[in-house]
Formats: sequence, C-alpha cells, structure tokens
Amino acid sequence: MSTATFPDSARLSHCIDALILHTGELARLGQTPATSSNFSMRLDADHAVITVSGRDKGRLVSEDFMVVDLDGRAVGSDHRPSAETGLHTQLYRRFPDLGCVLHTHSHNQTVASRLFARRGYLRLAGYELLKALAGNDTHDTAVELPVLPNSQDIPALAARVEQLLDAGPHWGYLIEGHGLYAWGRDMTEARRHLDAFEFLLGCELHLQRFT
Ligand SMILES: CSC[C@@H](O)[C@@H](O)C(=O)COP(=O)(O)O
Ligand SMILES: [Zn+2]
Repeated sequence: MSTATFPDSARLSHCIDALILHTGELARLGQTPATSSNFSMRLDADHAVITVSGRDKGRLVSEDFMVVDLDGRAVGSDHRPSAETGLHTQLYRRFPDLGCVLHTHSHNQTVASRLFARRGYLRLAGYELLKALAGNDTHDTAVELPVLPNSQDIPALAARVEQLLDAGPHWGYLIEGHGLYAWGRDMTEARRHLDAFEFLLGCELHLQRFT
C-alpha cells in the first residue's frame, strides 16, 4: 500500500520494512508454505498493518500490506485483510503494549499440533531456551504451549484464545493441524518467541523418537 495513506507514514513504512525482512527470512526457513501464514505490527493505539489475504509470504512487497483498525476493518484499502485478522486484532486490543503478531505454518509446528492436540497443550520444561520467553529467567521452569482445535470460525477461535489468556501468561499457541501464533512487544521480541517455540517443538518431536 502507499504509505502516504496513513497519517504516521514513517511508522507505517518502518513496520512494512520490518515485516518484509522477517517474512522473507521465515519463508526461506520453510515456515510459510503455499501462501500460508500472516503477520502484523501495531501502528498506534487503534490500528495495525497486516498482510493482505492470500499473498505469497515469501515474496511480499509493500502492496501486500494494508492497514486495519482493531476490529479488523480495512482502512484506506479495498483489499481483503488476512482471513485470520481477528486473531491478531484481539491481541492488540487486549494488550496495549503488544507490538507484533506472527503466525507461521512450519513442519514442526504442524506435526506437534497434531501430536499434542488431544492433551490440549505441550509442556516445555528444563530448556535453557525458555529464557527466550519474556519474563523467564531460568531453565528450571515449565511452560505450557496451548493447542487449540482448528476452526474456520475466527470469532469462535478468538473466544477460545481469550479463555486461555484469562488463565495465565502466554507467548503463543498452536492450532491443531494448522500452525503457531506468537507475539511480542515488538518485532524482535515476537520473532524471538516464534524462533524459541520452533526450536523447542523440534526438540520435543525429536525426543518422541526415543520414547
Ligand atoms: C493457504 S492455507 C492457510 C490459510 O488458510 C491461513 O491459515 C493462513 O495462514 C493464511 O491466510 P491469509 O488469509 O493469507 O492470511
Ligand atoms: Zn494459518
């Protein structure tokens, strides 16, 4: 989109640059197959910039982004925002200091989401990398990564997310047979959370071979 369409065009331009850089990296890591995945950053108290629906996330250019309000309505664009916009905007509404939401469909995320769906969560314990999750300062802890049933009904899925957020602090969640949502106060933190979960899911799947 033209950055001139949003009052704080410098902020919009900065966010689009960061999103293009990180989505390209994640695509090259194989985490955004077949146009899957979606990405957003907060612009201000009432707006976010998010990927247009259906675009190849490995080849994004500025025209593949659009502004939405925090109810998911397009602002200054005729494009359709990500089909999962509601899962982004609910997080921005709930957490005023949240700055970035990343959603990917890696192999590890998809396989783990199926393996642990019945239990409803994946327990990650004793890993040094748990310190990558904001607020954790020791390996000697356990974090539960929730696994929600998949649904094409995004408001219903968002309601399930609200329930799990009510229950305690989270840095992300899996959706069964689908992928991972991770978030942070800015792109750096959201990316660190996503990368930590991706690595830890790989470890847990590897360990499964020995149990
Ligand atoms: C191409 S299948 C994946 C989609 O159904 C969806 O889960 C997804 O992640 C991307 O949807 P999008 O509307 O492009 O944001
Ligand atoms: Zn998805």
